Order: sequence, then structure tokens, then C-alpha cells
Amino acid sequence: NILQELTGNGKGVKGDEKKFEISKEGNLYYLNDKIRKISTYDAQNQHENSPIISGKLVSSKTTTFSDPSSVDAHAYAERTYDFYKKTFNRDSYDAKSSPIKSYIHVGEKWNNAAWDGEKMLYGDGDGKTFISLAGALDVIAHELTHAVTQFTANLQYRDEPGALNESMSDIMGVMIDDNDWLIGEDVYTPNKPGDALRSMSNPKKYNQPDHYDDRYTGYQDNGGVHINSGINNKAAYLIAAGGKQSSVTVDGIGRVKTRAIYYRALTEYLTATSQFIDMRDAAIQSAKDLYGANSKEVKAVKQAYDAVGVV
Ligand SMILES: Cc1cccc(C(=O)O)c1OC(=O)C1CC1
Ligand SMILES: [Zn+2]
Repeated sequence: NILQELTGNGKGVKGDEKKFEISKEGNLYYLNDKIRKISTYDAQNQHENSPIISGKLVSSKTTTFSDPSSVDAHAYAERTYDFYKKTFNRDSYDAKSSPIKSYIHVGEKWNNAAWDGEKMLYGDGDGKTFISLAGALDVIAHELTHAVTQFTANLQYRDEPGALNESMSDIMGVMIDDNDWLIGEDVYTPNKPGDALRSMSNPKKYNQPDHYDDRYTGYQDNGGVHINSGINNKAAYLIAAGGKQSSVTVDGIGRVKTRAIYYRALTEYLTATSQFIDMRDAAIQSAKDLYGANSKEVKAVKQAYDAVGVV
């Protein structure tokens, strides 16, 4: 690449040392990765609903950056960009190498993270429910996947399409983190080790359904987008890891094939109003495209959606 690489370093939210791409302008260094077009801003506690969240590009007098939230937001955005490029040959969230902007210190003790349609927002947490939400790779991959979804299937953010939108973000979140089936565990309840915001292997542990017959049909949470995502999350877990549920046994096919199936379903078959049944069909068709009509991968997908009651 014609750009001269410049490496910055700093400690993340969990105190771990990280390295990342920065740029120098004048006598200051900035969290601006000109190779991947990733830049990280400090929202300086502006309210998350303020119409235009402005921010100050994070800078430092040296190549060492001292704000742990900025270090993780920047480094994990690079990790997520690289994952999509290497795994799916996707260049940024819109596949057109659009710039990725992250804002940290959004709101006051905001227990939230979001993709607001054009940028990523991270709260600092209140120190009890969450610590800085930029401190978890699966959170950042979750948020950036909302952007991928917006530029592909564009699943509506309510009811069943919304639960699928949420599930896609959880699936890619655990796939990039690649060593567990938990969501947000690194930044959730610092005083309660070992718990998580959600579990894909056991959604019920955190009050999500794992079967379609137990879906939430009320109006909270945009029609339960963070509740019913547990149903599709369990299906994805079963496809990858295998297992038994509602007297259906699934022979797992592994994480690599599973994420390939879901990425293809998201980018080739799902639409803004896809329901759970359409997710089943899209995953089956994607597995057929990738592995053949009578493959064990197709069988695993059918078994998994049978097991979660989407038939
Ligand atoms: C913490 C939080 C609250 C509300 C919405 C989201 C959201 O992005 O849907 C959210 O972030 C997550 O779910 C990330 C994965 C842990
Ligand atoms: Zn989400």
C-alpha cells in the first residue's frame, strides 16, 4: 500500500496491550487508520439521542494512546474489518470500502452500544451493568454487522425480521470472537464473573426463548428483537456445534461452514421483511449452493430449524 504504515499502541479496557494503525499530522498522532479507513472519535459524553453527535478525532502527542475505550474501539474495528475482508472478501460494511467511524464516551454512563445508520456509538456503561462497551470484540462485531445487514438484507428492526437482524449480529459477533457462544461477557457485570448478556448455546439462561413456540409476541423491545433472536441463535449454535433439542438431534458442521451459510443467506436471500420461516429456507438454500443439495450441511440446517420449531 502506498501509505506509510504507522503503528500506535495502548492498553485496552481490560488492561491488555494492543497495537493498531494510526496517522500523524503535524506534531500530533491520530486514531486514523488510512489503510482501512477507520477513524475513532471522542463524543465527550454528548447525549446519544442528540441529532448530530459530533466528536473529536482521538489524538496523542506520542504513538501511545492513553484512553482504553479509544484503543479498543479502534483496534477491534480493525479486527472486524479484517475478518470481513479475509473471511468473506467484503471490503467494509457496504462492500465499497466506505469509511468506518466509531464514537466513544457517548452519553452519561450509557449501558448501550449502537450502529446509528452511519457510525458506531459506544457508551461507558455505569460500571455495574456494563463497563465501557468498546471493550469487547463481540460487541464491536455485533454493531458493525448491523451496518452489513443494513447494506444487504436490510432486515427491518422489529418483530421477526428484527430478531433475525439481531441474531445475525450475534452470530458474527461470536464467529469473530471464535472461542465461545457468549455475547458481551467481557464488558457485562464486572462484579459477576462468568455471566454474559446472551448465550447462543443456552438462550434460556438469559431469558431468551430457544424454541419458536415460546416466542415473545408483545410490543416491548421493538417486538422482542433482543428476545426472539435467541431462537435463531440456538439454531445457528446447533448447526455449528450439533446437539439435541425437542427430541431432534443435529449433527454439527463447525463454525467455518456455519458462518459461510449465514453470510450467504444474509447477502443473497434475506430481505427487509423476512420472517423466521424465510430464514430457514434461506439457510437451506445457502447450504445447497455451498455444499450440495443432499449434503450433510443441508441436513444439519433442516435438523436445527426443526429443533427450534421453525418448520
Ligand atoms: C448493549 C445493547 C443495548 C441495546 C441494543 C444493543 C444492540 O446493539 O442491539 C446493545 O448492544 C448489544 O447487544 C451488543 C452485543 C452486546
Ligand atoms: Zn444489536
